[in-house]
Amino acid sequence: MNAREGALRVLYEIEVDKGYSNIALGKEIKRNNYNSRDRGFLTELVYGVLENLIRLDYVISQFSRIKIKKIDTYTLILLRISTYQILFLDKIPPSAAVNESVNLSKKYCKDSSGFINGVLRSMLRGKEEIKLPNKKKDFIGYLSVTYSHPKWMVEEFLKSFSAEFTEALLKANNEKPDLNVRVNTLKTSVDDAVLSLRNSGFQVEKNQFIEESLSIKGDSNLFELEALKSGDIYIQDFGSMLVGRIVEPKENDLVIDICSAPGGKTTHMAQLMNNKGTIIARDVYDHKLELINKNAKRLGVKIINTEKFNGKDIDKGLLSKADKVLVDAPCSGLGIIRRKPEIKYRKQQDDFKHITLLQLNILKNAALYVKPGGALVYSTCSIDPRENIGVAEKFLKESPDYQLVNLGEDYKSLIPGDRLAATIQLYPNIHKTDGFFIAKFIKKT
Ligand SMILES: C[S@@+](CC[C@H](N)C(=O)[O-])C[C@H]1O[C@@H](n2cnc3c(N)ncnc32)[C@H](O)[C@@H]1O
Repeated sequence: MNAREGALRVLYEIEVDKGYSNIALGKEIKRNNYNSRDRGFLTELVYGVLENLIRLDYVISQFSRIKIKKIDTYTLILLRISTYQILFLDKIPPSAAVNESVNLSKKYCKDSSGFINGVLRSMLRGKEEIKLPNKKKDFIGYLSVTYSHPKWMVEEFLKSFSAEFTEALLKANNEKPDLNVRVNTLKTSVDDAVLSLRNSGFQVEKNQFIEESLSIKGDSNLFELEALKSGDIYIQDFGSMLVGRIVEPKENDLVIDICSAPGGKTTHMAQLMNNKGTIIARDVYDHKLELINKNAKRLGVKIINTEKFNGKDIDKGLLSKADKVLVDAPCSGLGIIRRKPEIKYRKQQDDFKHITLLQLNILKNAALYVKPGGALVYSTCSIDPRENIGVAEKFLKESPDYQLVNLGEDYKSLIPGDRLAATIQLYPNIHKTDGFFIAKFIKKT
C-alpha cells in the first residue's frame, strides 16, 4: 500500500463514516506494514489535508468547472491530496503530485481521471495567481480560508478574543502538537521511562511542571513501542494531566469520575493514589467503559470500578459520600483541533446552547456526591468561554454551598504562564498544549 492510497482511504473514512482522524489513521497504519518514511508521509497527507480543507477547496474551486459540492467524494479527496502537495510540500515534484492521483483515480473513480488531470494541470499553470480573500476588506473570509476554520467559528472566536489573538489561535490550531506521554509510576520510574524511550530512538524532554509528563519526538512507530504496550507509559497531553493533579486525589479517597472514558484522567488519578482507595468511573457508553477496563488492566490499575451511569441522573446512594468528584464534561472539543482537525468541520454554531445546558446539569448533579470539605473539579478540552467560565459561574451562582478555589495561587507550581486567575484556561497558541479549562470548587463544611 503506498502512502497516497492510504491517505485516500483514511480521508474517505473520516469524510463518509465520520471517523476520527487518530483512530482511522491508527487502523490504517496497523493494517498495512508501512515503512517509517511512508508512515510519515501518510500522516503528513492526512493531517495536512484535514487542517487545510477549506483552503484546499477554495483553491480547487478556482480551477474546477464543477462546483465542490457536486464532485464525488473519491474525486474530491484525490484533488485535495494533490492540491495539498502542490501548495504546501515543496519537496514533492508537482508531476508526482498530479500523476499519483490520476493513477489512483483509475482504481477508485475511473470516470474522473480526465477531470482530475485537467484541474490539477491548470492549477500547476495558474498556481502563482491564486489569491486569498483580502485581509483588509474581508477579515473573516481571510481568516476562514487562510487557516481553514468555518466562518461562524471565526466569528465566535472574534467575539471572545482580539483579532490578533484569534489569528494566532487559528494558526496554532493547524500546528503539529507535541506528543506527550504520562509515565505510569505504578509500573516504572520517570528516569527508567526516559531511558527506555531514548533507547527506542525518541528524543525525550521532561516537563518542568508535572514530573510524570514527558514530551517525545521521533519517527519510530509509537504504537509498536514496548513501553506503551506494557503500560509503562500512556499517551496524554499536559493539560489533561493537569486536571488529575488539580483533583489531587489521596490514598484511600473515594473518587467519582462522572464522564471518565477512555480513562486517561481516571488512571492518572489511580496512579496519584498509589492504587489505594476507590474510583467509581462512569460513562454513558458500554463500549467506552470497556476501554477504561482495558487501559486499567494494561496500566496495572486495580482501584477502578466502571459503571454505566448517565450524569443527567442522580444516584441517591452516593449523596455526600465522595472525597473528590471530577466532571471532565462532554464538550465542543475546540481545544483539541490540533489533534482532531475534523472537529472544525463537524461542530455547528447552535451546538453550544445544548452542550452548556448539559454541562451545567451534569456538574450540578455531581456536586451532590461531594462530602462537606470535599472537592469538585470541572474541566473541558474547550477554549469557548461559554462552556468554561460561563458554566463555572452559573454553577457558583446556583450553589451557595460551594466556593471557588484560586488555582492560580494554590497550584502555581504546576501551571505554566500567567498564574493570576482563579480558574485555568490553557490555549494552544499560548501554552503550546491542548486548550483546557479547569475550575475547582470546595464544598463548604
Ligand atoms: C471529555 S470525554 C472524557 C475523557 C476522559 N475523562 C479521559 O480523560 O479519558 C467526555 C466523556 O463524557 C461522556 N458522556 C457524554 N454524555 C454523558 C453523560 N450524560 N453522562 C456521563 N458521561 C457522558 C462521553 O461518552 C465521553 O466519554
